[in-house]
Amino acid sequence: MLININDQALRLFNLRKLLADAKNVMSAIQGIGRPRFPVLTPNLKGFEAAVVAGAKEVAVFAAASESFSRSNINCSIEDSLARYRDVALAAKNRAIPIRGYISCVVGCPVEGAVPPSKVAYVAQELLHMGCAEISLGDTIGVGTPGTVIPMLEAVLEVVPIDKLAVHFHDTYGQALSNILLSLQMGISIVDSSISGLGGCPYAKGASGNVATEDVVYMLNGLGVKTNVDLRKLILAGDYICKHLGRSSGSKAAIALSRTLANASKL
Ligand SMILES: CC(C)(COP(=O)([O-])OP(=O)([O-])OC[C@H]1O[C@@H](n2cnc3c(N)ncnc32)[C@H](O)[C@@H]1OP(=O)([O-])[O-])[C@@H](O)C(=O)NCCC(=O)NCCSC(=O)C[C@@](C)(O)CC(=O)[O-]
Repeated sequence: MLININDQALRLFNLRKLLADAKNVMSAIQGIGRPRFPVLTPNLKGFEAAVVAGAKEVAVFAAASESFSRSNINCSIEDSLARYRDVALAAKNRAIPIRGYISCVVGCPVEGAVPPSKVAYVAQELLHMGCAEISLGDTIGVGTPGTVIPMLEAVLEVVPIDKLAVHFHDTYGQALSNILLSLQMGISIVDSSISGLGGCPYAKGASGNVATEDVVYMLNGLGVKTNVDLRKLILAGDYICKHLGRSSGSKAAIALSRTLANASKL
């Protein structure tokens, strides 16, 4: 029997299901010292709920493509920016830091290539409304150095480099190259996810973010001080992958775990 669930109902179902355990997550992380936990809030309602749940930092998420904006947050880019100005004002009034994400900064699953000028426009609007940091998301991971460089050059015209983060998904295996060139261009904030978990439900087929273990392994090789203990990171990745019943998306974690396992047999 086919049940015709329209997109709106599905979105609402996901939202309510998601929110049901969002509160549990927030209570579980209260009191964990240093890490920042910016909470995604798609509008004022979400912002108020996040504050009630104990959020100390929030994040808004716009897109550089109209199609993705409509599928992800059910509104145009302009309407999302208007919504987020309200969130930014409410956050400012409560002295809560706000991060801004931009999805589809290189390619859109519907529209294809996204003009760097569009990314720069959205980034400038997020900066002007008060975002302390702007994360540039290659949501479907299609970016290569050839397309990421012009996008970053356009954004760097309007946003100070110390406020920029890069957020690469690794669907086409390009994330580490794109991170390396971002670092070479002077960007020093890199988003990643343990074992490459994640991925946006509205970007069909897109894999998770680049694996934190792979990023740290590359940075260690470059002699960059990350103060991240790679061995403990791999253990954390193993734990969450076992808990989720899925294999790790980190090549470095898989290779190093195999090496450690072989060494223990010698
Ligand atoms: C933004 C909406 C809510 C608009 O969804 P909508 O259906 O347009 O919202 P609405 O204003 O029409 O309201 C519909 C119902 O939802 C309720 N509602 C409305 N807002 C909220 C809220 N905040 N919390 C709880 N309930 C809410 C609202 O109260 C109403 O309930 P009803 O009156 O019918 O009972 C929806 O489109 C949505 O939740 N979208 C987010 C989907 C999502 O989580 N996407 C993944 C985020 S990660 C990402 O985007 C990628 C990123 C950031 O990681 C970077 C990258 O690109 O890689």
